[in-house]
This record gives sequence, structure tokens and C-alpha cells, in this order.
Amino acid sequence: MALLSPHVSAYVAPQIFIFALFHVPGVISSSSSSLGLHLQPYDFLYYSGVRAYFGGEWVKAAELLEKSLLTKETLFKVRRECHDECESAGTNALHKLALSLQILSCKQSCVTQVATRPGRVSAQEDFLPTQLEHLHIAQFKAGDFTGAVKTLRSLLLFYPTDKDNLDNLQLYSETLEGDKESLSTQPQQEALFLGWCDHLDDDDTMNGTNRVVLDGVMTEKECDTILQLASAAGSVGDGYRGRRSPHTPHETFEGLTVLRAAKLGQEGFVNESDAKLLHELGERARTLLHSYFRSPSGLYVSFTHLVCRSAVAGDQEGRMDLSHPVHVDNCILEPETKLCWREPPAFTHRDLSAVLYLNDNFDGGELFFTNRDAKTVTARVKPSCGRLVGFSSGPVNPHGVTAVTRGKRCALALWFTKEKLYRDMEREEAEALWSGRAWSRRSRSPKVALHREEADAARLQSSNAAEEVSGHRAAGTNSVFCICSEHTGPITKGV
Ligand SMILES: O=C(O)CCC(=O)C(=O)O
Ligand SMILES: [Fe+2]
Repeated sequence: MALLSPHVSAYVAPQIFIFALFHVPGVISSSSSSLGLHLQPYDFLYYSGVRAYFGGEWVKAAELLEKSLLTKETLFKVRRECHDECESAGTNALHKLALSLQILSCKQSCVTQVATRPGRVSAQEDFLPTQLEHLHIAQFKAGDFTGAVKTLRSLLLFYPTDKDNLDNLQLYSETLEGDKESLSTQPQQEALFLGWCDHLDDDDTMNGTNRVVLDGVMTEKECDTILQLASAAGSVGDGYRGRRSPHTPHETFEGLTVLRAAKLGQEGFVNESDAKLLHELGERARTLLHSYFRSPSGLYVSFTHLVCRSAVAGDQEGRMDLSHPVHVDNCILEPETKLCWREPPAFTHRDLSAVLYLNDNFDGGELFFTNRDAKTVTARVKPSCGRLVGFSSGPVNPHGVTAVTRGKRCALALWFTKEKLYRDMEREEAEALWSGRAWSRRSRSPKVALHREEADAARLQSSNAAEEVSGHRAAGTNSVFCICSEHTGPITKGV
């Protein structure tokens, strides 16, 4: 059976430990605090398994990788205990949102607990599915088709719509037609449990890690206030008035930044308190998401944009376009190669993205996430007042917005950075305006300005260096300039 492609090296390449936002020692679970410092039994088994894998010793690799997942003191067991601790420790929280945040955050720390290898400070993203993928290949190569089908089914719990995995399952069922025993295997029980628990929201609208949906972040009244602010600013001139969207000719686009709102407030065109609310919402989202993802470093707002997209009346027939095409927020996605280039003109300093929705009285306008092929949809989020979606800005999260075919869809788009240099200076200018302090771009500390320029120059330099290794790029292999996916790459049908 020619099931898997020979892309084993690309497949295994995510051994590169990518820069991860989510290294989080446990807050609730005290056992998490020692994470990553000591070799666990599953670490020995895992490393030996990986060594055998690279050596092409498929039987040995399959045995060791499976043991690492399944025997006593294993990864699955540690993960389950951690989850149980999270559930029981969460009962003291007062507020429903705080409670769900606390539990979700705790569970997120369980993900990183087993994914942070000794001596590393950051977690290997999507560690568990990656290990299952390795195990699957090893079992297949070793001729253990029963095991391979079982592992593939476990893997599908994490990525139920992954096309490559579904194709492989289909190939197994065609090839092993008479082998009922192999084909009827079920996923690992523990994977069943963890697969579902990795869906970090309460209602299964999201699919995969590094994403969260929180409801109730704004009241109805606050949503109305911000919607009015958007209309008022749009009518006095938000810089976009009446313009078509930059993404599609079938919609118009209105946008408002915090500073513009603050200035319109000073000039008496909008309520100053509404502009201040817009500013405060960025901080609210930042606090919630920083707490949820528990990044050990600081998190700064790097840009806030209140955006309304309106369907152009009479121009909606047979629309095939998107309100916002599939993209990644901090790198340039190449769906053909599934690589994502973290270089200008991408906003490479973005670490975390968020959208705070304000209304639902329109048609279309759903946020959706895809695999790196920019086609396979893995999750959808329907906007509604006070719904906050947060996700890492990197290539694990290609996303887009479906066409808005009736009405006006408004949302507050927010991006956060861990680099202080890239914090949003406009917010500071707005704060200075409200406090009556003089502020000008010049009054920004020259040191900071200089550092920013230096940082930009450094980025440019590294992107030039990236060009120098363009051979890598053409060959489609991973290079150090490309942030590799949490969701490991191609298993395609072989020849
Ligand atoms: O409005 C949304 O739901 C997402 C917008 C977005 O992805 C962006 O502005 O980068
Ligand atoms: Fe985006």
C-alpha cells in the first residue's frame, strides 16, 4: 500500500521547537510548576522512540512511541490527572467568566506540561498530535496496520477535518477491505478524552489548541455604545468614509482607532466617555487573554481597530468572495507550500490576535479558521455582542471572514505583542490627551524611537538573509526563518 508520502523529513521537521507563547507553569495545579525540568518516564521513551524513528527502525520506534503514550506514568496519564485537578480546583471562583477562564487556563497549562521538554523554556506546540503522527508513520512502516488505523483514529479526534488524515483513513479502508479487525479499531480511550478536552472553548465551536472563545466580555449596553461610536465617527470622517473594503468590492469598510476616537471626542463630535470605553475594551481583552494564555512575559496592545463591514445593497448576487481572505496575522501564508514567511510586510511583531464582536444583526460574516492549505476549515465562530475570540497570531491560525451579504458587521480587532517596543503609541497619545498632558510624536523618548527603527532594520536584515536561503524556500523545506506549524505537514498519498 502506498499510503504515505516520502515527505517524512518535512513531516518530522517540527522537531524544531518553535517559539511558543504558551509556556505556562500551572497556577492551580502545583504539580505543574516543576514542568520541563526533569525527565519524565515518557520523555525517555519518547526520545528513544524518535531516535529509532530517524534511524528507520520502525518496529522499535512504534513500540517506544506507543509506550510513551500509554504505559504507566505516561503522557496521557499525566495529562488526565492534570485535567482532573483543574476541574476540582476551579470551584472557588466567584464569577462564571472567571471560573471558565480559570479552568480553561489550567487545562491549557496541562497541554504545555507534557509538551515542554526538559531544558526547554517553551512548549512544543501540538505535541500530542505530533507524537501520534510519528507513531502512525512508524506503525505503517512497520506493517502494523491495525495499530496504524487506531492511531489515525486517535489523531482525527484532534483534527477531525484534516484532509490528509481522512484520505489516509479512506486508503486504509480500500486497501484493507477484507481485514475487518484492523478496520474496526477504535481510537485510544485516553486520546478520546484528551482530544475533546483540547477544544478549549465550552461549546466545541473551536477546533484545536491556541484558540479560545469567551462570551459575556461586554454588556449589550456597551455594544450599543461602541456601535454608535462607529456610526458617529463614520459620518464625521474616519478616514475611510464610504470607501469600498480593501478586501472586496461588494462591501464598504469603516475603521476607527483609539486615537482618532479620542480626537473626535476632544472636538466634540463623539462622547468622550465612548472613546474612553473603546480604549478600555482593549485593556479588558488584554487582561483576559493574558490571564487565559498565561504568557510569562508582558503583553502589550499593539493595535486596536474598530472595523465595520457593510454589504453594498444590490451588489450581493452570487458572491464567491470573502469579506476577509484567509491570512495569518504575523506572517505571509503560502498555501501551496504550507509555509508562512515571518518577514515584512507582515506584522511580524504580533503574538496574539483577538476580535471582540459587537453585533449579530447581519448575514454572513463568520470568522473561520483553516489548515495551512487555506481551504480546509477547522473551526467557525459566529459573531455576537460581547464574544471575544483570542488566538495566537502565528501560522497555526490561518483565518478569514465569510462575505457579509446583508447589514453591517462591527468588531473590535486587537493585536498584542510581547515586545514593548511595538506597543501601540497611539494609545499613549490618547491617554495623554485625556490627562491634559502635552504629547507629540517627538516627545516619545528618542531612545525608544531609535530602538524601534533598529528593530525594524534588524528585521529587514534577517528577511534579506531569508532571501539568501531562497533555495530552501524553493525546495519547500523548513528554514530557520519560517515558523513551523504546530499542525505537522504533509501526509499525502504516495505514488
Ligand atoms: O473580523 C474578524 O473576525 C477577523 C478580522 C481579521 O482577521 C483581521 O483583521 O486580521
Ligand atoms: Fe486576521
